[in-house]
Amino acid sequence: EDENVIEALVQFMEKLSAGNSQNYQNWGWDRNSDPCVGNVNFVGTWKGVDCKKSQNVKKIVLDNFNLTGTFEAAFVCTAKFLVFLSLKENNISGFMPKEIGNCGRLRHLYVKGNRFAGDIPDTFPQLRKLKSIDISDNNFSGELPADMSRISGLLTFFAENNQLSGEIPDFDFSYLKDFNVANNNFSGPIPDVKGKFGADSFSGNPELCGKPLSKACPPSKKGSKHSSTDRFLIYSGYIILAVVVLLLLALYLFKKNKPKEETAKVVKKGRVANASKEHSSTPSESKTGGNRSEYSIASVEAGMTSSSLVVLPSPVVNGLKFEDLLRAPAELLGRGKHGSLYKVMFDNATILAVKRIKDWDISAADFKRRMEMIDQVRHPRVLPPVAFYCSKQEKLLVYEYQQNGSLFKLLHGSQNGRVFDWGSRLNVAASIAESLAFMHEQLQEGGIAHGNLKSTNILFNKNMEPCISEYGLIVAQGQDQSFLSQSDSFKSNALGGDGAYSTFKVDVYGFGVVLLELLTGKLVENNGFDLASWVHSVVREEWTAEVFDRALIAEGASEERMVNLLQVALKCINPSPNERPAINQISAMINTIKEDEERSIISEP
Ligand SMILES: Nc1ncnc2c1ncn2[C@@H]1O[C@H](COP(=O)(O)OP(=O)(O)OP(=O)(O)O)[C@@H](O)[C@H]1O
Repeated sequence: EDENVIEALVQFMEKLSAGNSQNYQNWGWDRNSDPCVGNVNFVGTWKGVDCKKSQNVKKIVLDNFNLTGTFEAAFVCTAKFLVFLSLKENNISGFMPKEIGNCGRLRHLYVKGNRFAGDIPDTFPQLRKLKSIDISDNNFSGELPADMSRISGLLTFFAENNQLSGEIPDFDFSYLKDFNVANNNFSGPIPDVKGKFGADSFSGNPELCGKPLSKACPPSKKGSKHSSTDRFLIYSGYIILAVVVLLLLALYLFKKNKPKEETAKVVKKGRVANASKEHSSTPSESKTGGNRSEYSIASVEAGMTSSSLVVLPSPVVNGLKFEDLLRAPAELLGRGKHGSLYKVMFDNATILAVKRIKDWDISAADFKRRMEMIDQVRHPRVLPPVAFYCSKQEKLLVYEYQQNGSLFKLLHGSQNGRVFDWGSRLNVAASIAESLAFMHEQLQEGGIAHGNLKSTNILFNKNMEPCISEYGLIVAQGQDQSFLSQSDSFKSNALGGDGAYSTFKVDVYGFGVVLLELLTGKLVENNGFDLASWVHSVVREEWTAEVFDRALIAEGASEERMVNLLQVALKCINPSPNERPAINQISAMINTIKEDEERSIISEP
């Protein structure tokens, strides 16, 4: 380390331990030594210090060190590469200095269980890289900085058991996994936490109101906040909305009274299509109207005919009838890029998931052939459709509903206390690779790949085994373009003719992104490009360990094997599809890592 940094760190420790030099010299914190040199595995020679590449202090953990002094951020932040600072469970008193804002690279800051008092300084939100903050169990008071939302990408925020007051500011709740401000003096309305956190995160603040607490906020207070210009804007908004609604209604009535040729064009609008059905020239169409509920699939789209429903041999649904399917109560679960998904209660006992695909330009015959081919290849970890429906405008696929949710939900949703440890993640990776390899092999000739592999399409069955869902739903072309427009080599390849080959490589890419999600615990956006490029940039900086999910590091997962899996992921997301290994090779690589893991568990004492 740099001499100045060493000096500053020793001063930081002097202040922390209130001058008790005996202690910290025993821990090796000495001006005449280097915290990083002369050690193996980058573990610092100073107790509690880890270094990056035996050069720069990267991590300081002084939990339960009996420290009774004060925290001088100006000193510790001299260590420019510091990413992790933990001073939990000591007796540190005084303020959180505003110089904490100088620790620009800090990702983890834990000061839980001390006697800190006073405000959280408003330099705090300058720490844009922070991922986790724990300031709980102290005596902090005053308001939180208003611009906490500047720390985008925050994963955890613990501030319970302090005296903090004022309104809870807006945070960037999109990535937050844990949030707790219980037992403080916060007041006013709780910001929109996107349904992610329960009442426990906010309890013990008598003046707080709004969801998720049961205490509603008084309406008048909010209203009085609007200035007269605000009110003017709001009311004019209402008026414009009313005019638009009236215009649409007029248009609807106008179209309704027009002859069939023109109404056919608006067949996508449920009830309009209904109206036009009476003029339908197709003799086989049966009437499905009548007692449809607003919440059934039928109310969303009409013009369906029962003759086009193909029920595949399956133990799940016996005697599934199209009319029943249409009339059953349905709940919209999601509207993805390629269509909507409904949860349908059928028969009071069977719950189905019905996918409506929009804009899929495939003929009914091709669709049928494709679905039957997929159905013939059965793998226990690939969900087969139980039925499908195809008309010119409409394609429906019916699956058994999986109560245990998706991989996406397990990684990013509320885990309900479930731990998703390294061993389980490795098992998921191995299992998905294996089932995908099976499907690729069986369907290679027909050129049917999955086409849209991602963590929302990996579902856990009732035995919590990961299964691939929605296999083969998406024709490759649209996917390739959206996916790889940023990669010229792919584009030329995809357009170069061998479409099927490319689609299989698109699955390998998708699988690589799933691996990255398993390793980093991070959300995927923009078809995986953001996550992939972030991982690339971190790996380039040789900060590989930084990419891994904090939970994995905390659990002590083997860094060596995580790095091995990361290397497999990087192979899968190679921008040039030809360089990506086939999925069966990937599967073999993951099995090797899994075997290593199993061996190490056995050899552990
Ligand atoms: N059979 C099923 N059982 C339970 N949940 C399901 C089932 N199929 C899908 N889901 C869940 O329902 C939600 C919506 O699914 P949908 O397939 O519409 O979304 P998507 O995969 O994000 O979008 P798209 O496939 O259109 O790109 C997802 O969270 C998905 O995990």
